[in-house]
Amino acid sequence: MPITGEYAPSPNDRARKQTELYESSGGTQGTTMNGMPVVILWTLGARSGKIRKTPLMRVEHDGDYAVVASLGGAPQHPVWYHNVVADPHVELQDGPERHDYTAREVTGEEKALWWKRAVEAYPPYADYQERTDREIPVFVLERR
Ligand SMILES: C[C@H](OP(=O)(O)OC[C@@H](O)[C@@H](O)[C@@H](O)Cn1c2nc(=O)[nH]c(=O)c-2cc2ccc(O)cc21)C(=O)N[C@@H](CCC(=O)N[C@@H](CCC(=O)O)C(=O)O)C(=O)O
Repeated sequence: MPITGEYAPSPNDRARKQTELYESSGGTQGTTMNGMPVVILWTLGARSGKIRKTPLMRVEHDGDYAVVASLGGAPQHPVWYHNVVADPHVELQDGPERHDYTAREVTGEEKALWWKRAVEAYPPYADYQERTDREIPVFVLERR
């Protein structure tokens, strides 16, 4: 069952513009950053209840995805992290395909496995983790 509600565009110009190009092109344009693939995560605003759309690096393995709340190694989590914690029902668009997922924050060995996959997909994640004492959270998204 897709997420419904009013879309609230990101105040971050780059993220908003990438999201809008991605969607308006049916997932054929705006699908990379620095040549590496990007997906669009839909979350429900924890306070507003509005639909928030966030471009993130694509981390995929056997049909499951992970999303990494890196925020470039900033000391605080990105706001979308709190939306997912509040409501793990998310949508993810990968190219032309968009599906519903349940997000689950991973820890321990499972996190180590997905972190390895994330860094393989987007090596700068390793630099971001070096840059902060905050443990960068990883959610695994399982198809609903
Ligand atoms: C700017 C802020 O965005 P954010 O949710 O903190 O997310 C920051 C970034 O993670 C986001 O811009 C990402 O798209 C940046 N980003 C990546 N960010 C990452 O963390 N990881 C990535 O892999 C990543 C890749 C990426 C690729 C391309 C690109 O263009 C951007 C990329 C934002 O949208 N703030 C809103 C509020 C958003 C919101 O969800 N509000 C909630 C309230 C939540 C609460 O307060 O509890 C609500 O609506 O209820 C505002 O200030 O009005």
